[in-house]
Amino acid sequence: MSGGSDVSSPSSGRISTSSLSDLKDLDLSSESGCLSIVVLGASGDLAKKKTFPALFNLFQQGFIQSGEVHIFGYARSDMSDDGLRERIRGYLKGASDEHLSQFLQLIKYVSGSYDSGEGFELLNKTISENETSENNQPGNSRRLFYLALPPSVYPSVCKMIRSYCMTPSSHTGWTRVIVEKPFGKDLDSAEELSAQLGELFDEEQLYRIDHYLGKELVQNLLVLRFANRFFLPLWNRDNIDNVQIVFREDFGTDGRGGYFDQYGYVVNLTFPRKFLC
Ligand SMILES: NC(=O)C1=CN([C@@H]2O[C@H](COP(=O)(O)OP(=O)(O)OC[C@H]3O[C@@H](n4cnc5c(N)ncnc54)[C@H](OP(=O)(O)O)[C@@H]3O)[C@@H](O)[C@H]2O)C=CC1
Ligand SMILES: O=C1O[C@H](COP(=O)(O)O)[C@@H](O)[C@H](O)[C@H]1O
Repeated sequence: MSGGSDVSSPSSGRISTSSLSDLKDLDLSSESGCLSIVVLGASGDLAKKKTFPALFNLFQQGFIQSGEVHIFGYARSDMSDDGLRERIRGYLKGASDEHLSQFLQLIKYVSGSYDSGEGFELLNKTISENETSENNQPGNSRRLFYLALPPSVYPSVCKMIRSYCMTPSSHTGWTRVIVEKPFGKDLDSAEELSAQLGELFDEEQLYRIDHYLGKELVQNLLVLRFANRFFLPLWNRDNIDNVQIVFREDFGTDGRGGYFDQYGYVVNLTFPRKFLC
């Protein structure tokens, strides 16, 4: 969804014409009314470096409109709305101060744990209050939960969402959950996690993201193999046990100890033989 050159001001409520033409084939019938985007793990590294900047890009392109979209950060850390806004401000580039402030004002913060009803009740109350605020069509709500969290807490967080934070059944709209990689640490744990989430949500409500699979280096593997006469006959499951791709970083854990303590620091994508053709 790349923006066109005629990106409009978000406050004008218009979307650039080239962005609209990218969307013309989509069924947008359920895409009206209030949209609440909830970033769980909002205090963390992924949230500040990738998630909020990505939302800001959408805002700059007119896809996130003041009055129709509300953004909520949720995590255990004790922080005010302004505390979260200041934490992410430095990562949002390429905008005037006024534009930046308009975006930051869309963001609210709710603090709570990942496995107790209290925090999620408060989150639901905060979302609901914004859904019924003056600009929104009553009875229509879309709720998107983005898990910028270690996978160890996905099951409990998803249970809490299911129990306390779903779009009310009396409303039209939807509830969706996005989970970031790693989706478990091997095939068994990935299957177990899938089963746990599958008990709570339909498959079409679940979105799994691994941004490493979109990296050029990984995408180029296909070209390297299939467009190369030497590799084509040799690179297959008979000759290769597994493919490992390692991304090295030249900076430290940077406050991500809680996550890395459980999952390790080396970013290593492994595709075992059973996945090779
Ligand atoms: N960093 C990045 O750029 C990217 C990260 N990812 C993935 O996103 C996920 C989160 O990564 P990242 O943001 O870097 O990690 P962080 O260590 O920054 O964790 C995110 C937040 O989760 C909470 N948290 C951390 N450890 C635990 C724990 N053991 N139990 C419960 N809550 C915890 C903390 O919030 P609080 O204490 O306030 O509740 C923390 O701010 C990981 O699965 C990672 O692989 C994916 C793409 C990019
Ligand atoms: O998933 C992760 O991604 C981030 C960001 O990587 P980038 O190369 O796309 O900027 C990385 O810092 C982190 O260690 C890893 O868990």
